[in-house]
Amino acid sequence: MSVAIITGASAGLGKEYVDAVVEQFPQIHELWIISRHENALQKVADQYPQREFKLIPLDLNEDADLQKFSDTISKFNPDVKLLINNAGYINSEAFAKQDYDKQRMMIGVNVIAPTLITKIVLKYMKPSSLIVNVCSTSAFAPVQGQSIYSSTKAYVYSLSLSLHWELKKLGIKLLVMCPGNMKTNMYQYNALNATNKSTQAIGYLPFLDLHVITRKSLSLVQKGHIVYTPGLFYKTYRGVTKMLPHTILSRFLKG
Ligand SMILES: NC(=O)C1=CN([C@@H]2O[C@H](COP(=O)(O)OP(=O)(O)OC[C@H]3O[C@@H](n4cnc5c(N)ncnc54)[C@H](OP(=O)(O)O)[C@@H]3O)[C@@H](O)[C@H]2O)C=CC1
Ligand SMILES: CC(=O)[C@H](N)C(=O)O
Repeated sequence: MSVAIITGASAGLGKEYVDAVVEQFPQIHELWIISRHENALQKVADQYPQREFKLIPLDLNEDADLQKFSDTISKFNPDVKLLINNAGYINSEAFAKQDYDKQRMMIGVNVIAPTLITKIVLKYMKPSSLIVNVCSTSAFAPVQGQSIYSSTKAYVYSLSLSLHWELKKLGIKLLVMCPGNMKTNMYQYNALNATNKSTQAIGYLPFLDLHVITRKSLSLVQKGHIVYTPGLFYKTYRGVTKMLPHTILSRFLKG
């Protein structure tokens, strides 16, 4: 049985990835969709009565739930054609004021979960299997006010680049997708509810089209690309962060 696994599939970019996979991978038998809320996953699955789904309610911040996922995959022994590590969490408060739980959640959901999910899933992949890691433009240079979030995404970026080459030897293709602003729940909770001016200012940066960037990333991963930064503005930003020393940039970048 061939499957695609999408984390954070109940909302935002992940929900759009479900739509893109349904459209572009008709040969995949089952979509395994993950988030904390089974009801929300059911609503997503109900939109595609023509396709098979497995709903996997998990809290990716919990070690016990990662173990549960490992047990589930070993029970079904699927042929995993595609893994999309998309789930993510942000809190943009100053480090010193931030709750411990929110800090732990960013590290758990953005770093530990995609690392261990990839490790667990690899055993069920074959040559030509695909992985998309959803990262962020916040990975390109340290951002004050997003100290932990931008560090977690820098980890995802770095891990993805080295894994791209390690996995290539096994015939597996990995792309790291680095979006900027997207109008999802993450943006609504983070920027729209922000009281500090720098987080509010993020709202003036260009917004990406989820439909376009999900399709494009799935096409690029199949072609063996390594990084996808959607949009001219964010591509330019990536270029700037490569040219200027991060000791200087980090003094000015605020989120
Ligand atoms: N929005 C933006 O501007 C940007 C977002 N990104 C990245 O894009 C990705 C998708 O984010 P986006 O769609 O915007 O965010 P949303 O907040 O809209 O969606 C996040 C998804 O992750 C799931 N999720 C969150 N925490 C957990 C958890 N502990 N366990 C399991 N699932 C969890 C949520 O499901 P549920 O709540 O049901 O558990 C939801 O499906 C993230 O990796 C994010 O960092 C990158 C750049 C910009
Ligand atoms: C900084 C943000 O608000 C965003 N979630 C991102 O990852 O760029």
